[in-house]
Amino acid sequence: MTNEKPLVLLINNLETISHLFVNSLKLFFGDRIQMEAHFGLQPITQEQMNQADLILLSDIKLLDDQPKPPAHVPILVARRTIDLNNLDRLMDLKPGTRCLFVSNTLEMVEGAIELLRHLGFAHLSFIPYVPGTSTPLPKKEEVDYAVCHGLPELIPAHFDRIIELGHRPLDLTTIFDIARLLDLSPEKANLYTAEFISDFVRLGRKLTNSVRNERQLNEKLESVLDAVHEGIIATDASGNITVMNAEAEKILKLSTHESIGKRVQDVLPEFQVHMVLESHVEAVNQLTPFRNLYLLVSQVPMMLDGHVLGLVISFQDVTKVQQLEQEIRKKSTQLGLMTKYSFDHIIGCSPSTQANRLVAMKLAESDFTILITGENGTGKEVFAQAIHQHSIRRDGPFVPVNFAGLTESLVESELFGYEEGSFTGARKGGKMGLFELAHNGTIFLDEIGDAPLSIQASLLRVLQERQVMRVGGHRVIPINVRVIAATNRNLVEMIQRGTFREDLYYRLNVLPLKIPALRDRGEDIMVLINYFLQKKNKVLTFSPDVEELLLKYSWPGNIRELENFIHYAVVIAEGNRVELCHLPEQILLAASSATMPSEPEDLEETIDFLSRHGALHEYMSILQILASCSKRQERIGRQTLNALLPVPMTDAQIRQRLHYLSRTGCIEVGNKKQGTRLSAYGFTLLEKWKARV
Ligand SMILES: Nc1ncnc2c1ncn2[C@@H]1O[C@H](COP(=O)(O)OP(=O)(O)OP(=O)(O)O)[C@@H](O)[C@H]1O
Repeated sequence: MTNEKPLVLLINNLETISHLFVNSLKLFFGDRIQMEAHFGLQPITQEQMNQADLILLSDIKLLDDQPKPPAHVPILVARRTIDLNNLDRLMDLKPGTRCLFVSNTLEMVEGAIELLRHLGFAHLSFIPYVPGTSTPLPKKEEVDYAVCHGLPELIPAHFDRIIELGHRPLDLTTIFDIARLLDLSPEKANLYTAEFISDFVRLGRKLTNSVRNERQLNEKLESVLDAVHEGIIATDASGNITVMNAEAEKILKLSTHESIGKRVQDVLPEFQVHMVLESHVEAVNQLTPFRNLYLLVSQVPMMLDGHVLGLVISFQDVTKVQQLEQEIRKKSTQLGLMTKYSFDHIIGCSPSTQANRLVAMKLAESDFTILITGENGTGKEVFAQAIHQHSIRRDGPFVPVNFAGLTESLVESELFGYEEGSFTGARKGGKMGLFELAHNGTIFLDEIGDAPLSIQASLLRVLQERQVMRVGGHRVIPINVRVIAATNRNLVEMIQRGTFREDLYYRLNVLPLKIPALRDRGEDIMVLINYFLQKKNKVLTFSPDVEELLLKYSWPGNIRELENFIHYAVVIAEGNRVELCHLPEQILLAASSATMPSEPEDLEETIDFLSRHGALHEYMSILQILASCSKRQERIGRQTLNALLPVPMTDAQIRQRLHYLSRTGCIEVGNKKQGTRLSAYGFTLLEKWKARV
């Protein structure tokens, strides 16, 4: 080098750009370099070329008409970025807005358009225009705005709507290249970086307001967006604060004005920055108590050629998140997101129950999807909970979803959540879906056979991609959940009828678990009866004929029905002894084969009979309502029944339907006070009909 201070020769075609470069370099290198700026048509001598330690130019063509620089002098073509502060006017433009982009060379125009597209403005329609070249000039009405980076004088006078983006400053990578080529320790680089960060932050803040619905934000701008929600502090190598954004000011309740220039160690001792400054190793997402807040702090050293230039500290206030998490935990217990059952609660000594318990324990150790099949009340959910309890996810949530209880319109938003404003009535702040709620835990998809086809498609996607998108949202949310599905339907038959997706079935049926009906595991009946009695702290004995009947009965409601029977027996039995006369009607009825038609002809006959005496679906709606009441061991009157029907009937109609249901043995109609209830035969008929549709 010819001089103590390296000399940078700047060659530009415009004075304004030349100033911009000089200012950037001054900011970065202070007075440790000398600069000689040439612009426009000013001639450069060979001697000036020879004295330079570095030549920086905005366009390599500018050297064409100049003396040749010596071979040892590095030549750098400046990479330029966009002045982020001027971008907001472009952000307000609607997709498809026609923008005439004007500059003095085609390269400049094309480079700028490419950068803008890259920055997420691909939705605007740019028309390049360079006066005096072959680029055609469109008519005024074909253009909405004329856009330029400086040089507004190049825009033809009749275009009156102009967006001036300002000159493009030097890109940070160019600054770093200069530092490297001149072997300078870049002590003010952090200041430049800080300036840049604060511009980014400012831009990001604008973005949050104007580009909310733009999907085309590229990664860079997304990270800007993220930055906006964070507090950012940058320091120099000794920890002096050089920048602090508004969010930081807000979170820390410190004024930027008073903090700039002070040592971050003194202002924020809680952050313990000396560790990162000394070790040069970043510290990410540290939960840091700060006064009465919890902050999630990341500290990243800015390095150049092994030197630390400073530190960027970003942080978020997660006090609310912490509280929220606690609240969710609290609520999860109330909502039943915690499991009640473990394998110890699975009672039964039949070979099938014992085998299933062992199989399920094995399944619990894997993380694959499980499909549990079995009739109503056989204990599918009990098994699902026990599996969750026994798995590595036991400390995570267990989220049950019952598809039978969800209307089609609700299913999607319940499962996947929604963003604020995505539909009328959408809650402020949006809502988390059940899949998100089950993150790191297990989701139990109960009665999966009742899921509408449209939802089956969405479920399949979630199972394949392990991510969800909220209704009305643009973000994909990765989820880590184990899926356990259950059904009492015959899914294979449903596939054949086209009501269940085959691909979803194979996704779910990875590990199948079949729970037999209670009637097929007679050994469990008395064991379960004793268990339920014990739970109620009661002792009952059963006469031999009662015991025989209980073993003979078909228990269409399975263990749930058995449990209900025990509640009933405890109330009804005189003393501790249960005799035949204490048994509920449906059990007694089932005992008499005369009143209990045999499968399957009679069921078909009954269905046929009913369909000749009215609409079959009306009969089935009645049976369905009675079935849900009988699960709760309730009887129901005509009026209540009518109120629960999807389409109300006249009293005469309902009377008639009940009459035929009673004649075929599907229901038992008691006196006024006793109301109506479903018989075991009715249960079977309903199941059969359900499996058909
Ligand atoms: N093996 C078992 N030991 C003890 N209790 C059981 C067992 N299986 C089921 N139960 C009890 O039976 C009732 C019904 O069980 P669960 O809800 O798991 O059945 P399900 O098959 O999921 O029913 P549905 O298909 O109607 O949702 C529960 O109250 C549960 O306590």
